[in-house]
Amino acid sequence: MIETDKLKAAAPAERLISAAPADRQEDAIERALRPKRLAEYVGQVKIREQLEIFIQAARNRSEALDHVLLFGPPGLGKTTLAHIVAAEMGVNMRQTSGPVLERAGDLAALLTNLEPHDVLFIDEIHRLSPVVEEILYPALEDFQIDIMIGEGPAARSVKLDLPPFTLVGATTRAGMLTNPLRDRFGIVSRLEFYTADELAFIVGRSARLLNVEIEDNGALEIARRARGTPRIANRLLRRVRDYAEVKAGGRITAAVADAALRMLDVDNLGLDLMDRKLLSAMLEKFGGGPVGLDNIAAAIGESTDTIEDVIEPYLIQQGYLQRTPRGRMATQSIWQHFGLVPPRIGGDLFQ
Ligand SMILES: Nc1ncnc2c1ncn2[C@@H]1O[C@H](COP(=O)(O)OP(=O)(O)OP(=O)(O)O)[C@@H](O)[C@H]1O
Ligand SMILES: [Mg+2]
Repeated sequence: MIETDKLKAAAPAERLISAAPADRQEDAIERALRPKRLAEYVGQVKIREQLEIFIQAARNRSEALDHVLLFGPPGLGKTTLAHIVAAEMGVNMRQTSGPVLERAGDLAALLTNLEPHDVLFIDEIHRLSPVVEEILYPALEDFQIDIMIGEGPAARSVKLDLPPFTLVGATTRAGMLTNPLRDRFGIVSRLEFYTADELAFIVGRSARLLNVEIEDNGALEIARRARGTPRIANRLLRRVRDYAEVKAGGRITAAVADAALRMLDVDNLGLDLMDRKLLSAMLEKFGGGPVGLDNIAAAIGESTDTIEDVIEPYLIQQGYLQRTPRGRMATQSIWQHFGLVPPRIGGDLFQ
């Protein structure tokens, strides 16, 4: 059974296993842990192979790399990959994001300052304003922009040539990109959740960089509970390190990792209090579903957005939760995880 007072305390902002970056301090640590070259980038084998070939080919021809769109859930390594593309091409990277580029002039200033073959990285590219997007089309296709010079009746439009450059766009929501924008990317890559082995490797590497003593089994224990996400794996590593330093002489074994993560309320499936709150409500209040999103939201006091964007994706990806036309349903494995027996609806035939 779940302790409800603890559940109430789990606000989204302080969620240990949120895939979103926590704060500026974490940002600095992340930068330090970020792999710099393609060879250091763990996992995402398909994307790595493709990029290796395309980058090599572009370099051989002394051309800019084709525009790259990276999409996938937070914390899987999109920003990291954008930096790596620039490093492998041997060019500079300029970084901005969709919501920051408010006016057409903001983008024009960036574009006209690029050197040949440079990488322009636009994060959250699904949040570009329509006017800015309009400027981007000819820039991507013909390396040209139209800008207005002067004001009033004297104003005229001037075409400017741009150096050939590479746009790397990143988004967690490829579905929100307009078709004309999506069509202008020659390379479109979808990042996948990482396997436990890949994450264990990442944890091992980060531990070395942070000077933390860790056993292979300790790294695997953290990896298993990191929801397929390097950002979460690195964050759990730092918290487990604190625990190991205070309670276990600084060395992370499987047992130390397990004890630390238990203390942090991250269970052996990598589920935290928020996940368990949602799942236990589904099992105990709605008999495992199907139940509508609004009903779940009301039952656990979270917004439907939070459930859809933050809590649900991993639960669905792992097969703990299903989206059906009649609503959300808990799967067999989650009944077992909670040590509960699913009700028999309509006899054995329907089990
Ligand atoms: N393939 C990888 N190998 C090793 N470490 C990785 C890898 N991918 C990501 N990381 C680590 O995870 C952290 C988060 O990655 P990154 O910032 O690139 O994610 P993101 O996809 O851009 O997330 P967001 O959607 O929130 O912007 C990085 O600091 C890096 O240390
Ligand atoms: Mg990013």
